[in-house]
Parts: sequence; C-alpha cells; structure tokens
Amino acid sequence: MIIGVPKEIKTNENRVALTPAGVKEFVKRGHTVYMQATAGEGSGFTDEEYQQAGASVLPTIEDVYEIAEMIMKVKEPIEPEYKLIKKDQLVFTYFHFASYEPLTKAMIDSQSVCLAYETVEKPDRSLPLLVPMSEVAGRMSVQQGAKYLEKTMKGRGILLGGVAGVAPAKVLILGGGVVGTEAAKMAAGLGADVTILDVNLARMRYLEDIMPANVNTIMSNEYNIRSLIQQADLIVGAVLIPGAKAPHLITRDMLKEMRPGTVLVDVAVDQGGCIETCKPTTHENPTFIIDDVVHYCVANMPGAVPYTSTLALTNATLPYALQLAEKGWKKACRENEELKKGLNIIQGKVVYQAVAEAFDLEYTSLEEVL
Ligand SMILES: NC(=O)C1=CN([C@@H]2O[C@H](COP(=O)(O)OP(=O)(O)OC[C@H]3O[C@@H](n4cnc5c(N)ncnc54)[C@H](O)[C@@H]3O)[C@@H](O)[C@H]2O)C=CC1
Ligand SMILES: CC(=O)C(=O)O
Ligand SMILES: [Mg+2]
Repeated sequence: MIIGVPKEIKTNENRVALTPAGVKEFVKRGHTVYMQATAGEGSGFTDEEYQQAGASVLPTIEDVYEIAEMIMKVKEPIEPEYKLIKKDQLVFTYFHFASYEPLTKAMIDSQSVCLAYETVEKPDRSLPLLVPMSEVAGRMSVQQGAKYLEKTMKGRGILLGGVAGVAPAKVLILGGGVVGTEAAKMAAGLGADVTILDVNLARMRYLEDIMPANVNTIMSNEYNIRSLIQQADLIVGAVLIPGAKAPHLITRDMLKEMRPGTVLVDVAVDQGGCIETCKPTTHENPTFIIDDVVHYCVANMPGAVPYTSTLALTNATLPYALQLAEKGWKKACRENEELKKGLNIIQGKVVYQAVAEAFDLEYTSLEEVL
C-alpha cells in the first residue's frame, strides 16, 4: 500500500502520525511511505531520519494527498485539507465528528473512508487509540490548571498543594476515565484535595481502591455538581460518551455559583465539551474568561508536548495501521472488530450511530457496507 503522512497544519500541532521506526516497519513489509517534508520536525525527527528508514520525502501537502492510498494523520482534517482528500482514500486519524458538522459534511462529500482513532474499541470497551493521548491530556490538565490558578493568569491565586497551616486547593474532576484518573494522580501528588465524579459505580469502586487518601469519588448528578462547584478551585472536564457529543454537566447559569478565579479545564472540548460555555481554543490563545471564571479549552493539548505525545500515539496506532496496509481497510475491518468500530464514514455513508444522531443524518449499518 502507499501510505502518506502530511505535516499537521493546526496551530501549534507538532505531533506527527509516524516515526522513522514506524516507516521501517511498513517498508520491511513491502509498503511505500511518503512523508511531507519537515512533517516530523516538531517531534524531533528529521527528513533524513525518515529517508534512512526508507521513506520518500515530498515537498508539499498536495503531493502527499495526491499519491497516498492511506493518509495517516494526527488531528482531524481542517478546512484547507478538505479538498485534498480523495474518493476511496483511507484516512486514519482523530476526527471527533460529533463535535463539528462542517467536517462531517465535508468527509461525506469527499467519498473517502474515515477510520477514527477515537472510536477504535476493544472488547472491554476501552479505546486503545485515545488512551495514550488521554493520559497526556489528563496529566497536562493539572499542569495547566495550576498555572492558570496563579493571580497573574487571572486565577484565584491559590497553590494546589497549599503549605503548612494553609489548606490545599480543591480539584473537581468530571469523569473518572483515563483523563480523569491521570488528572487525579497529578493533582493528588501535588497535595490537592481531589474529588472525582462519575456515573459508573464499578469505576468509582476501582478508583477508591487505587487512589491515595486525598482523592474521593462522588456520584455525578446535577445536585452534587451544583453543590461542589461552589468550593472548587480547579474543575477538569473529562467525561466521554464514545463517538457522541459530550453532555453539558456545567451549564451557563452555574458559573455564577463559582468563586471568581475558578479555573475550568475542559479536556472533553474535542467532543464538544462538558461545560456549556467552553469553545475550542488554541495553544496560542488558550483561555478566555466568562463571569470571572477562567476557561481553558485547548482541543489538542498533547500537541504541546510532541516529544512525548508522538511516541505515545504511534506506539498505539502502528499495529492497527500495519493491518490496514497489509489487508486493505475492508478485509482488515472484517477481521478485526476493534478496527471495525473505528469506521465512521464510508464513501458518503455515515456508519457510526452517534455521529448520525449528532446531526440527524441517515445512518447506514456497517453490515450493509462491509
Ligand atoms: N483536549 C484534548 O487535547 C484531548 C481530549 N481528550 C478527550 O477527553 C475526553 C475524555 O477521554 P477519556 O478519559 O479517554 O474517556 P474515558 O472513556 O476513559 O472516560 C470517560 C468517563 O466519563 C464518565 N462519564 C460518562 N458520563 C458521565 C457523567 N454524566 N458524569 C460523570 N462522568 C461521566 C464515564 O463513566 C467514564 O469513566 C474525551 O472527549 C477525549 O476525546 C483526550 C485527549 C486529548
Ligand atoms: C485526542 C485528541 O483530540 C488529541 O490528542 O488531540
Ligand atoms: Mg479516598
């Protein structure tokens, strides 16, 4: 198969979908890899390293899209990329369709095959291609939260861990999955008073067992959320209903019940956000303020630490990508239930129920297409 890896064009997105080690694995199996020039630069990989591993380097993004049967990317395609995607081309990347209708419509129109990292799913319902980036974003959410709690950053001016004789900050985490767990570990390690809200009792039992004493779990419902936000210093949004738009657990009117300088880090922003007032922001301009509450809503948080994130992401994606290259998307998805769940749009048909529901589009069952 011919694999193409374009350079990411989202602002401050420095990850790349393939490392030189990954190129070598494709080439060893007889596939051809085209890298866009400088695609790996932000993650510390030079064009020469890719060439030594067996890739060819093409000068422009147009060249890469033109030649490739499978495009491997990191972030969802953005507007200038829509027109580059070709009929029948396989695009393997994050899409987060349910949060953005124009992208969904553009990919339907492109007649391409869209296999979304974030909905590839294991039998235990875990999401192997989302997990590594959720680990990064969860850990980063507390780093960023601590920074924006500083007075000069418009936060309350509270130190997460407090000091002797002074109480630590209160950190509230909505959703105790991968992002929530990693955020809790970091916040707890810094000495904060941490509460995780979830709706899954089995998950909360597990968290109670493994977390240190300064982390507690509470059932997620409107009553508890309204009460806890009044005392919270940092709130991390980390809920997910796979493939679907995130539920708004914190609504506009609730901001008035928070203290001035409270910081909200809505990691779930890539699925539309679980805080109603969150709108996607960028690393260049990560925050905005509503009702004296600081909102941090960067939709590609791992992009800021590409040395870690590119390796973590490609460790997880490569085995799946190799199967796609070996067998073609149809056979690979027929034979691998995990990959099959990643199919969202196939040649104009929406085959992922939650995406069809998000925009009232016709849903086609996978069985009809595969
Ligand atoms: N902004 C960014 O750069 C990044 C964003 N993400 C996003 O973070 C979000 C969370 O991802 P993961 O932690 O991997 O998901 P996950 O599936 O591991 O965890 C989600 C948790 O939310 C819980 N939940 C569902 N409904 C809830 C409710 N009403 N109240 C409280 N909890 C509820 C679930 O029970 C589950 O434990 C996703 O939208 C993901 O795409 C992930 C990586 C990077
Ligand atoms: C998951 C995601 O959206 C990211 O890593 O940017
Ligand atoms: Mg406890």
